[in-house]
Amino acid sequence: MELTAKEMEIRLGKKEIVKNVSIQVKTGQFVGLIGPNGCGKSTLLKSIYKSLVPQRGSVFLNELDVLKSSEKKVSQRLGVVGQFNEMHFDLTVQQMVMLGRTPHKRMLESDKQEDYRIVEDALTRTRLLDYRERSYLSLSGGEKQRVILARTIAQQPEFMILDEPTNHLDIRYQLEILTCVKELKIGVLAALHDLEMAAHYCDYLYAIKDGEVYAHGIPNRVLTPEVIEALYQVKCQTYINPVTNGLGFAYGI
Ligand SMILES: Nc1ncnc2c1ncn2[C@@H]1O[C@H](COP(=O)(O)OP(=O)(O)OP(=O)(O)O)[C@@H](O)[C@H]1O
Repeated sequence: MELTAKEMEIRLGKKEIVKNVSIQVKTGQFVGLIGPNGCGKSTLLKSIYKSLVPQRGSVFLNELDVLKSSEKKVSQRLGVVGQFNEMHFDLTVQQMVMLGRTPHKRMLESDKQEDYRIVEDALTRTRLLDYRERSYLSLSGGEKQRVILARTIAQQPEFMILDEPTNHLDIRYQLEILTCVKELKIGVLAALHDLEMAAHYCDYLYAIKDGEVYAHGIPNRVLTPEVIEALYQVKCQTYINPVTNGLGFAYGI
């Protein structure tokens, strides 16, 4: 499933936060959004997953006009892992992940054997099988993050949007979560802060600065010292990381 967001413009209050941004994610591609705090990544993602109405622009998932379609129709295809996962009522981990099945059900339809199988698979992929009876509210930030990912996997989306999915996670789980998402082999658009991870997991990157696309291309082309210095106002050198054999970054002010 292909995502095409065209000429997106978003104003919040009097401020223009996203300025004429176009993004494309081809079928099966893992595309990253990078850029400094406050550059507009979350705002752009929110407008793509219908949590914010843009002033201008269009979003298509293949032929589905996302901005003009119902929540239910969109959530049958699009899964979202957002930045904040707070809830006001408590459920077990199993119940939380089962919520991922909601878009595929009719009103008040009960859980079927197939739903339990899908939830089991999502819990296995996110290494949460031992947590199924735990209360969601009692979990740590990182554990909650994994439950939200499991819920999104149980939704069986054909496309996934992730807003800093590795927020709260220790390094092992950061790697595991991104590997787990990559293994789904669906189109992904993810805001990422860790540039080594962006270089490793993304097929293509959009670098955002002041609400505009500053650079885009394959990671090796975008993650140059010049672009990183311009984006983050730091000194930067790149090197080959001896552990991963991928791109590494050294920073200073
Ligand atoms: N309701 C609002 N009214 C006015 N400005 C807002 C509102 N919501 C967000 N902003 C501003 O919009 C800008 C972009 O915020 P956004 O959350 O999209 O950035 P981001 O790139 O995702 O940042 P981060 O990396 O810190 O998550 C910020 O300057 C933020 O303060």
